Amino acid sequence: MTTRLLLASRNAKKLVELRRILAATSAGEQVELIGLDDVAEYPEVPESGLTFAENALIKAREGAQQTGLPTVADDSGLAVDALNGMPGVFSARWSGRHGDDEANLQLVLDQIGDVPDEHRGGGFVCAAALVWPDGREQVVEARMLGRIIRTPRGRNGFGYDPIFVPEGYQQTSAELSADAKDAISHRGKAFRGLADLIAAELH
Ligand SMILES: O=P(O)(O)OP(=O)(O)OP(=O)(O)OC[C@H]1O[C@@H](n2cnc3c(O)ncnc32)[C@H](O)[C@@H]1O
Ligand SMILES: [Mg+2]
Repeated sequence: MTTRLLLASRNAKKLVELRRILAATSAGEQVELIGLDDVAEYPEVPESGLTFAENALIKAREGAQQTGLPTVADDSGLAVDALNGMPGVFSARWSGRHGDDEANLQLVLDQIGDVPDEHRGGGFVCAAALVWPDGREQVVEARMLGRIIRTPRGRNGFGYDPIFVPEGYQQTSAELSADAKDAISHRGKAFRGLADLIAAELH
């Protein structure tokens, strides 16, 4: 018997990655992954937290409370060393327009345009939160380290992928295949960790 698990994200491209990542884990056979389009609409909650974990919990708690389903949520973003960890939790709306990936990544390039190659490090962070209907909560956080290049490359993935080269790679995370990105990404690592907790609970 499978358990319905709500993926509480309104980012369609992130949802594609979350479904793919969780389906490939041991929990994949135990849960039926559903998205916000599969439940009665509820208002988006303001991500008022100052950390990825806080925001992921805000989103997962809301989903569990609104639907009574076990709910996972992802809060993630790009932390640039030369910007003291920003855009961070403001990644989705860095340019002032939520979800405008092109404007967001261009603003980061403009902001660090004069930063030399050796100081263009950074990393993606993902906090994966799981809230059970009885209120129990778990959060797993993971990172993908790398550097910010000067000219966007690649069409895969989403967000800041075109300007991010993972450590040990030449390609940007937008030039990697979906499976190659999942294998090393902050989201892949965080949700594989959470999937172990889900599988233990539902075994
Ligand atoms: O909150 P939800 O509804 O999940 O959707 P969102 O797009 O608002 O998601 P976040 O608040 O977690 O913000 C994530 C932003 O960080 C960036 N980001 C996160 N993961 C990324 C990835 O794997 N590749 C590129 N950019 C990423 C991208 O700009 C996202 O818009
Ligand atoms: Mg968001």
